[in-house]
Amino acid sequence: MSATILDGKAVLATIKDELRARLAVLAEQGVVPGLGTVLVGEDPASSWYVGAKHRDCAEIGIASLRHDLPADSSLEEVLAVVDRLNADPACTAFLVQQPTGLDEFAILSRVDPAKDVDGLHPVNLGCLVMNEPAPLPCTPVGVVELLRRYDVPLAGAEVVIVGRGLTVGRPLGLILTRRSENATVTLCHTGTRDLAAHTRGADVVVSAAGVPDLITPDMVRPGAAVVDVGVARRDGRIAGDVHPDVAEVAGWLSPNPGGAGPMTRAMLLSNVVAAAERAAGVPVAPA
Ligand SMILES: Nc1nc(=O)c2c([nH]1)NC[C@@H]1CN(c3ccc(C(=O)N[C@@H](CCC(=O)O)C(=O)O)cc3)C=[N+]21
Repeated sequence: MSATILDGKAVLATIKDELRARLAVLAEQGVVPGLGTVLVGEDPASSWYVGAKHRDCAEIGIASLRHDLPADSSLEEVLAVVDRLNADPACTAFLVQQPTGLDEFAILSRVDPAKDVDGLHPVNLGCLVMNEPAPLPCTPVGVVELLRRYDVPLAGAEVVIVGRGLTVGRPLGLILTRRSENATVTLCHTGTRDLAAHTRGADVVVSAAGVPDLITPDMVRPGAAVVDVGVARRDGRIAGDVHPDVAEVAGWLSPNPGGAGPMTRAMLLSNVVAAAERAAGVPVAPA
């Protein structure tokens, strides 16, 4: 038996089609959303991610406002670009690609929360904690959307998350424990005494640790869903957290690449369209 592959690339294509319909409604009102990006330096992976986001936008009719800054830019210079995008009516939503090597909290805090496509502004994260509508962080909400589209049961399920980072593990725990998802979450991390004891009891394992091959077949209950969000690099290629042999044990597997990455981009596009709908007074499709 081999796991059903949770195909993030295919779902990204489907979501692009769904967003095209919403963009057509906005276009009738003369609204063309614009995604802004701020990239500091020339890290090849970061440059690829930003390029991919703009290609996605071009494909479905979202305008691009791209700001590439030199690697030695100061915090003040980055914040000045953030201020310009906050004030620019052509910019519906934007992000500062992380990491920049600069004060992340200062940068995230400076973004207008209404234009925060990453859902990582402290106010938007606070809304998530308080269960108020706000943009949601793209990678965790993308993981949930991927599981939902393949009918992986979440209500009442035991979900083990490996990793407590700001962009994946911590917000994913908050999203999955909302009444609408209703999962039971265990948030594991490098201080967890016996990781395998937790993962073996899980219906769903989401690994976002950045440790290649951390999740081995003996750690997975037969039939469980396993989502690989790890993005370590080995010889320039992505090395996921999930050992390839897990595919023989799991019921569902979100591979890496091809799973959470494309879903992150899908949710980014969805957040841009939702921000434009909110700004234009068009009813926002439910997330
Ligand atoms: N402010 C900010 N927002 C982000 O959303 C953000 C960020 N900073 N910093 C870095 C991470 C990483 N990230 C990815 C996006 C797409 C893929 C993706 O599409 N990957 C493809 C191809 C990967 C490849 O082959 O290189 C895949 O998984 O199939 C991966 C990772 C967004 N991030």
